[in-house]
Amino acid sequence: MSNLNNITWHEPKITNEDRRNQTGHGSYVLWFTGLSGSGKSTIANAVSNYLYRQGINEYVLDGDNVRYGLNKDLGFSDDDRKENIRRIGEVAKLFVDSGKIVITAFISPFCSEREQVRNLLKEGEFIEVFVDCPLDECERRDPKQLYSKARSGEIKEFTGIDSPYEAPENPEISIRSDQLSVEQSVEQIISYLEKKNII
Ligand SMILES: Nc1ncnc2c1ncn2[C@@H]1O[C@H](COP(=O)(O)OS(=O)(=O)O)[C@@H](OP(=O)(O)O)[C@H]1O
Ligand SMILES: Nc1ncnc2c1ncn2[C@@H]1O[C@H](COP(=O)(O)OP(=O)(O)O)[C@@H](O)[C@H]1O
Repeated sequence: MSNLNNITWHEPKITNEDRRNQTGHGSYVLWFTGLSGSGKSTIANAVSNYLYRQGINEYVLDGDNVRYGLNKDLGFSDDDRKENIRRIGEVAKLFVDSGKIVITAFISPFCSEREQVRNLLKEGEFIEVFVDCPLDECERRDPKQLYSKARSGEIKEFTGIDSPYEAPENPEISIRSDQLSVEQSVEQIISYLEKKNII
């Protein structure tokens, strides 16, 4: 139960503008969403590499990794996934306040929770990247052998099999990862960021 009665918000002395002057770039969230196996982690890490080599202050928050620590108390029910995304949204906001470009790679299956994160941030700070890959291709890739476990019933509530995925209706960037190479996907994202003067 939240109780904000005795909590005081401290306005930081160092502003976003100060941080922008120091790093030479603004801070944003590149929010990847898509089915398991669609390529979120692969493309997010390739974008991270590219930005890092350009001297940009970036950091990747990845689904599996965050579930090892911060969110290890959460499973894959709808409610747990919603709480997962709520916490990650708050963490992403802290990273944005710290001046970074934060790249997140979570299935984030529900439109409402992704919109909630968008609304936590200032206009333009949330860049939704839909890694659009048909289920049968994700299942063919099956990099962690999770689809085969889901089909055999060993894993329950698996996204795309017996748990829903709501595709974004209006993402800033949409990547057909079954049609583009990883390099082409990175190019598409970087050219968006350049066009918007983000980098
Ligand atoms: N039931 C079920 N459904 C979906 N995914 C599962 C499940 N069980 C384990 N995994 C593994 O957990 C990764 C997804 O975690 P996320 O935090 O991104 O999921 S969510 O946003 O809360 O829906 C996901 O990682 P990615 O494959 O990288 O998407 C899986 O490796
Ligand atoms: N064009 C592509 N873009 C991204 N991943 C691809 C592509 N073609 C094949 N793959 C493979 O698909 C798998 C995607 O896995 P991963 O990046 O972990 O996806 P997710 O994080 O969405 O679960 C990797 O094994 C990757 O090498």
